[in-house]
Amino acid sequence: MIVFPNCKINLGLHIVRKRTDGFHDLETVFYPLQLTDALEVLSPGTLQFHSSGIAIPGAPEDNLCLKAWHLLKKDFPAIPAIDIHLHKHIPIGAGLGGGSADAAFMLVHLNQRFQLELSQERLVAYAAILGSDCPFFVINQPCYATGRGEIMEPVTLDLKAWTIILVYPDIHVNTGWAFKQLTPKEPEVSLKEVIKRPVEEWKGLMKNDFEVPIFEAHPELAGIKAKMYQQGAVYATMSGSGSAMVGIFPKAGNFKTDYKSFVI
Ligand SMILES: C[C@@](CO)(OP(=O)(O)O)[C@H](O)COP(=O)(O)OP(=O)(O)OC[C@H]1O[C@@H](n2ccc(N)nc2=O)[C@H](O)[C@@H]1O
Ligand SMILES: Nc1ncnc2c1ncn2[C@@H]1O[C@H](COP(=O)(O)OP(=O)(O)O)[C@@H](O)[C@H]1O
Repeated sequence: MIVFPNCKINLGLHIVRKRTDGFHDLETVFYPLQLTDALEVLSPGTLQFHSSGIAIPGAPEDNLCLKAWHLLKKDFPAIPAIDIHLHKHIPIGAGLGGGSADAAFMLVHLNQRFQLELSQERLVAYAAILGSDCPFFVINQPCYATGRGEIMEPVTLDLKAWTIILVYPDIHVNTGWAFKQLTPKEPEVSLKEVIKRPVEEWKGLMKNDFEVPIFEAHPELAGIKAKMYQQGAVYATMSGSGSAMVGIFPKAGNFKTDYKSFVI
């Protein structure tokens, strides 16, 4: 059985407060995009993990796909060993949540395949153990999110009338470092309201707090954003803690860049 974990972008991102557990409360709107990995699961197998495509940093045993299996195996000992093959296509450490998507798709797949009968709420709770971005991929529809990202309310938002262009300049931003650069602040206007406005109005209303420190460290990202606007984007932003840049263009739009890019 093969599933296709997709990526996400953040439309607006406010870092609201530092918590006592070392994490930060944030508010964001997660939006799923069809740029995917391919995840094949064979069972019964011999618990192994292989990957192809983009090289994944770290040891295979630390891969989030295996961590998801171990997490459920602890509570459901009858789950058999599986062979996992991941074809990695979503850029890594890009603010696109690819690793989190792989982990969440694995949880959802194991739940269905081995009839664990976990509710969506319990899957979200398991996903939150694996990473802050992970719960979103259990829901996988446009969501206004708070807390660490695990408190989600679906929002009505459809960007199919637009062309979305992702640009990945191959700059790896460490998420922990990015959070440390910010002074948390309550937003003046909640994203929950701003996201209801027409896309053409987002430019003046919606921001990603990470852009200030990360653009300072990597000015070429500010350059990509400016170029997106010059070439007709109605809205341009960095996704999450970067470094993928997102441009929302009219349907016939185009963006010329020397960096790796994806048109969705
Ligand atoms: C910034 C966001 C926005 O969607 O996405 P990415 O840019 O990484 O995709 C997420 O909050 C990232 O989620 P994720 O990438 O899963 O982060 P985690 O592995 O949970 O945490 C990595 C590190 O970031 C910091 N961290 C993360 C999330 C959070 N709400 N507060 C934090 O302070 C912590 O220092 C933590 O050790
Ligand atoms: N299946 C996986 N795919 C990508 N990265 C993974 C995976 N499993 C573990 N990781 C680790 O997660 C980190 C990147 O996570 P990813 O979700 O791609 O980035 P981001 O948090 O920026 O969206 C890397 O340090 C990588 O080693």
